[in-house]
Amino acid sequence: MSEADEQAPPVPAAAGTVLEAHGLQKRFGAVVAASDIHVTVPTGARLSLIGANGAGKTTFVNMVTGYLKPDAGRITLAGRDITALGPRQITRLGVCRSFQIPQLCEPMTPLENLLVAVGAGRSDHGGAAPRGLGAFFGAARSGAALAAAHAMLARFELQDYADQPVNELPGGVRKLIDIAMALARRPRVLLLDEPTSGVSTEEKFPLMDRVMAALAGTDGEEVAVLFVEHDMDIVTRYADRVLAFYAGEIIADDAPDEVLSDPAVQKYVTGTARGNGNGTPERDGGGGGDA
Ligand SMILES: Nc1ncnc2c1ncn2[C@@H]1O[C@H](COP(=O)(O)OP(=O)(O)OP(=O)(O)O)[C@@H](O)[C@H]1O
Repeated sequence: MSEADEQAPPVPAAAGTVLEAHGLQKRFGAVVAASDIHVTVPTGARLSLIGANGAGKTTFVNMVTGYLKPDAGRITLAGRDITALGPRQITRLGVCRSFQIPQLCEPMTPLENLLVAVGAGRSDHGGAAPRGLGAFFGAARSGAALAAAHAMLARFELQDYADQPVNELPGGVRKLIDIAMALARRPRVLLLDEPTSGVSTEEKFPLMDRVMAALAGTDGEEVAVLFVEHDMDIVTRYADRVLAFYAGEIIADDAPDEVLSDPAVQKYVTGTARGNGNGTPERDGGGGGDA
């Protein structure tokens, strides 16, 4: 696809909808990792993806971000079909992600990492595809790019770390820098893979508070956030909707209280069901407790 194609105006989406997944299917041999997944994400939504290990959360995230191609189904971003596009193209159209293990350039500082992200921003926001590192840093060191990188660090209250080597920083700070880099690319949809994993219990809420505060300051643009999370305290506090995955299916999609009190979710996802549980679906080898 050419640069011009990437910047083509999108087909109008359903009002208020930024991302839609229709009938996604994905198998790995005999394993069904996604079975007819349907998701509609409103602009500015705060969605949490929950599910035991192997339930299909990452497979869904990987299909939305272009790292995996679905066997069937369709994904649209702001009304535009992105199913066949690669990860880089999808990022440039506005779907960005952070990883469970932060993907930072170790020898560089947070400011330099942010400059890379600012330079690779959304195509309709002037993000420039770098052509060689020399050319890239020449462009990235422009006043505007530097200002944008500093502003993003400030939004996450990370100014004090701007010039320290990334590999000397605490885990929680590295997580925040990774998320700041994703947000610096001006996404419409931000996917966070277990943002609080590896972070101490005391640090989890302050970390999420900073992420949510940073999102609230996104220049009038409402970024939809989908975060994979195993900590139900984080889910109930920060999500306005929860998708519960089990064996490649979404077995509940509703407000947090509704989903977490659903017997099937308690049986297959959170492991909090009392007695035998009678939720559907019935599966061999089910059982959660590791959501
Ligand atoms: N590349 C792959 N090759 C083979 N099987 C895979 C691959 N990726 C995922 N799977 C399988 O697909 C199923 C869903 O995996 P997925 O990683 O999406 O689950 P998950 O909900 O993200 O789990 P976790 O919480 O452990 O990350 C699992 O059975 C997994 O082993």
